[in-house]
Amino acid sequence: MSGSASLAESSTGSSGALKPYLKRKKSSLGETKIAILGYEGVGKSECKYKHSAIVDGENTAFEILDTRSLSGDCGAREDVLRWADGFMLVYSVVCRKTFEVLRDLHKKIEEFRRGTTVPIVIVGNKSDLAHMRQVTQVEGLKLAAELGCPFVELSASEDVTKVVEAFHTLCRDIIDYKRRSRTFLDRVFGAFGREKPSS
Ligand SMILES: Nc1nc2c(ncn2[C@@H]2O[C@H](COP(=O)(O)OP(=O)(O)OP(=O)(O)O)[C@@H](O)[C@H]2O)c(=O)[nH]1
Repeated sequence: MSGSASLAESSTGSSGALKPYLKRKKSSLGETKIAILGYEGVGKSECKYKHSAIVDGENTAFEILDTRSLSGDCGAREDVLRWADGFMLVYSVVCRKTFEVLRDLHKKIEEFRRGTTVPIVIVGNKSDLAHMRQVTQVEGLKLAAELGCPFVELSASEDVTKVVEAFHTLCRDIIDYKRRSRTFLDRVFGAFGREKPSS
């Protein structure tokens, strides 16, 4: 995936040890790092979306990592969980298993990032395959409500607008979260800067 220097391919050094393929880079308010997670074949690579956009008055550069699910890990490897500002959890409405793994996936993210709020959106993909549907829209809505996440059902191959909408929803939550964290830090550290020296 192209993008900023914070992403680099996995490589093996002279020692033979595997180097991490993501380098940590603190993102600014106007930069949003999103990882797409989900079981094999749910259509994550169809959800790739990369550009700059004004989201709620904020010029935002998206950096999107389309993970590859390996051995059922849904792409949720430690470096990915550490790197992202927010997550898009994708399942396929025509495969119940891909839906059922989401609760554990959500738990894994929460446990890894404990102590911090992690913006997450849940996406039910392949809604165009109505005749093969195994997961109803109501089930998707219920799970999202239970986990406290926004929910979108869409067809990545037929409705790009909805894919954009899903990214913007997540991006909005990430920006809100960053603003709140910044306000808190400003209050803590700003107070020291404003203190007058005692005479
Ligand atoms: N009908 C339909 N097919 C889709 C849709 N989105 C993706 N697909 C198809 O689903 C298949 C799997 O999509 P991928 O994007 O490769 O899935 P993935 O989640 O990246 O899979 P891994 O890389 O193995 O983790 C491909 O054949 C896509 O064309 C959709 O909205 N509707």
